[in-house]
Amino acid sequence: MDKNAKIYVAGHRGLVGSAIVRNLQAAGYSNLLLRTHAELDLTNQVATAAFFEAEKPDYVFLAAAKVGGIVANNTYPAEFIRDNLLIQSNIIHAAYVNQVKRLLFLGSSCIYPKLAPQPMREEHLLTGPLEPTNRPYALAKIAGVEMCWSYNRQYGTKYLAAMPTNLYGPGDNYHPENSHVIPALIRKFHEAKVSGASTVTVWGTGTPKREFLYSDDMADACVFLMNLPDDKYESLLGSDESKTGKFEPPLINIGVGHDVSISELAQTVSVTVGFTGDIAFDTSKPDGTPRKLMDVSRLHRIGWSAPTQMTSGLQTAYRDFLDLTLKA
Ligand SMILES: NC(=O)C1=CN([C@@H]2O[C@H](COP(=O)(O)OP(=O)(O)OC[C@H]3O[C@@H](n4cnc5c(N)ncnc54)[C@H](OP(=O)(O)O)[C@@H]3O)[C@@H](O)[C@H]2O)C=CC1
Ligand SMILES: C[C@H]1O[C@H](OP(=O)(O)OP(=O)(O)OC[C@H]2O[C@@H](n3cnc4c(=O)[nH]c(N)nc43)[C@H](O)[C@@H]2O)[C@@H](O)[C@@H](O)C1=O
Repeated sequence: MDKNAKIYVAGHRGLVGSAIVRNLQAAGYSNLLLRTHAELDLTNQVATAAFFEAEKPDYVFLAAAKVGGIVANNTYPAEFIRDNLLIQSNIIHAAYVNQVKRLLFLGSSCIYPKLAPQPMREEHLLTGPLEPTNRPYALAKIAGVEMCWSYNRQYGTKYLAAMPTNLYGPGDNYHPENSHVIPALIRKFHEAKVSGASTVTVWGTGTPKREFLYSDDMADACVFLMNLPDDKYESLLGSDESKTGKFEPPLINIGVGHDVSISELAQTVSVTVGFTGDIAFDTSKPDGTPRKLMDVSRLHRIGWSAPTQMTSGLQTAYRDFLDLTLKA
């Protein structure tokens, strides 16, 4: 991307979108196209088409989505499938109509089957049943991958779908019920420390394993992918199965390549926060997928790996939570 290229970051106030904006600005990109949800509702096809027609971005990072943790996905399934199908379809089509050079669509590791072999490789897509707690969201994301693939095949677009593992970092959603596990635990352990509570209750059995990537690393991977030279970038864009006989969607996993149990994670967050009491488990809450470890060899082969250690990422995330709490 030229430093003066027009770059649209959809969802720029979210966890990932805000990190992408930080990364681009630090690298000297100044022509960023940004719209809040209130300024442009991406579920509105007419408004999204008009925005692309007027602005003609060169590059698109598609980081706008309806996002939430296991309970939010399970509680609002209609919103998770509807909003995500609409947002991604509107942007992907408008990007084609307005000749966007490259588009990076963000999916999620939950697109892979609930019991996929571990670590999960890109070719494990569509090889088995999905985890029921997030199937509506996962199916929307799978439709997004298929849409990128179909547009590449039929129209010659250059759309790539990046599948991040579970993310955390500054600007996360710390809602007690609707958030993901790391921001939820930061909040729970902090509140217990401040109130002097003796126990923090963690959802589920503590046995599921998850892989966590720091949001600024995720942003760095996204900008790295968008800036790949043509030959490397195009090698990731998938092939036409009817011609090659191979199942090669335009897909790349983004993760760290190792995981921890939720019980281990809870211990680490309690140490980060400085909570010294007990940890209990509420087994009436869902565990979700038993394990979701990404195979990141494709990403490593093209030259990117995650730099941030979880202990330092968690410290920064906790400082971010404290800043937000002080401002509130
Ligand atoms: N967080 C995670 O652990 C993971 C995230 N991902 C993926 O990464 C991407 C970014 O996620 P993340 O940054 O965490 O999500 P956030 O919820 O933090 O941010 C999403 C952004 O999208 C915007 N948005 C949502 N709906 C609309 C709409 N209808 N019109 C315009 N803007 C809208 C939100 O604005 P507003 O808040 O104002 O509605 C917000 O800025 C998503 O595709 C997600 O699926 C994948 C794996 C893990
Ligand atoms: C990114 C990913 O995020 C979701 O899937 P998930 O990986 O299950 O994410 P989660 O962060 O919500 O939970 C991870 C694990 O942690 C346990 N857990 C313990 N205590 C809390 C807790 O207090 N809050 C939460 N949310 N989880 C907790 C929880 O029971 C589960 O076993 C989907 O939206 C999916 O669509 C998706 O893409």
